[in-house]
Amino acid sequence: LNTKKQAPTVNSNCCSFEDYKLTTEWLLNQTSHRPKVAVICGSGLGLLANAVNNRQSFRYEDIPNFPVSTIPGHEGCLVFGTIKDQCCVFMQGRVHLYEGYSLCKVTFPVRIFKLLGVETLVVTNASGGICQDYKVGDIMVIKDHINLPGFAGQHPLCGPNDERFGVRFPCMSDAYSKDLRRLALDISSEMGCSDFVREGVYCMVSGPNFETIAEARMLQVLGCDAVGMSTVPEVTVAKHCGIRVFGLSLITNKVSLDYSREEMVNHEDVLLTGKMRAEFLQKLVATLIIRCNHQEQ
Ligand SMILES: O=P(O)(O)O[C@@H]1C[C@H](O)[C@@H](CO)O1
Ligand SMILES: Nc1nc2[nH]cnc2c(=O)[nH]1
Repeated sequence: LNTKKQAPTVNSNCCSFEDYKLTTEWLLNQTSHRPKVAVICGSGLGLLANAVNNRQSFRYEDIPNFPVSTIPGHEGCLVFGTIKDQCCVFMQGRVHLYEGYSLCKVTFPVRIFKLLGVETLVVTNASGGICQDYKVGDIMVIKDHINLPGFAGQHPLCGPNDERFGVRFPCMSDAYSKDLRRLALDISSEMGCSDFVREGVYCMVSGPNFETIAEARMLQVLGCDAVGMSTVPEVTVAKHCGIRVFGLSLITNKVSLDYSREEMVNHEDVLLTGKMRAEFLQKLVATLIIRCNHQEQ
């Protein structure tokens, strides 16, 4: 009798180790850059990649197996380059669950970064402010997150676990590097910008609709400071495979918690706020990359 337990087929990962290897080898053959830091640029934040020199750029659709962005504000280019002497790679745009991608595809680039030798991942996003103190244009250093889709089984690590990447039951209590959070707050203070840089909890919802008022109130009760539609799957997969993580949320709108409020959120305004803070964010991320020490985990 065969007593070996069968791996379930539902929810299993859609990308094989060979897929990750093929994409990594393709990139290693196309570029001599060997990045230690990767940055994922959120909605309207692709300008962050303008900080790099010795730039080499690939469109997502030209990279084998790479998921292609389908929404405005996500250019869909993978940009390699250097900032001072740090070699880095920027994703100008990401893909989301609500675009119809599996979470395996959403997080595919993170495992490519791992195989390329990346040690630190910087994630950025546009989000709505739930915390009543937050203003449009504030920047939230992500201290922790709530994986709401994960609670309902929409989790990038569901399915057979590939031990080559990480353990079956990864610890998430220290998902966001304390050292990098402190460094970011120090840099912001040196830049004289502490008044609009905060620390808080990011919550992922699947989207694509923005929250109802009742949903927003529920998120507030749960302890969320900002809400968005991304980031958490990427962070989870990065932490699983031992990549150090730092995250920034740009507060692009205040989430309505009150039925008498008249303002309506839309994606165009989200992108406009990104432009407004682009210069500061670019400087913050570039300085963090220059000053982060890759030996710490
Ligand atoms: O990729 P991010 O999380 O920055 O994108 C946010 C969430 C939605 O995709 C979009 C809504 O405007 O911006
Ligand atoms: N879910 C969600 N995502 C966002 N991205 C930018 N603003 C928002 C928001 O208010 N809610």
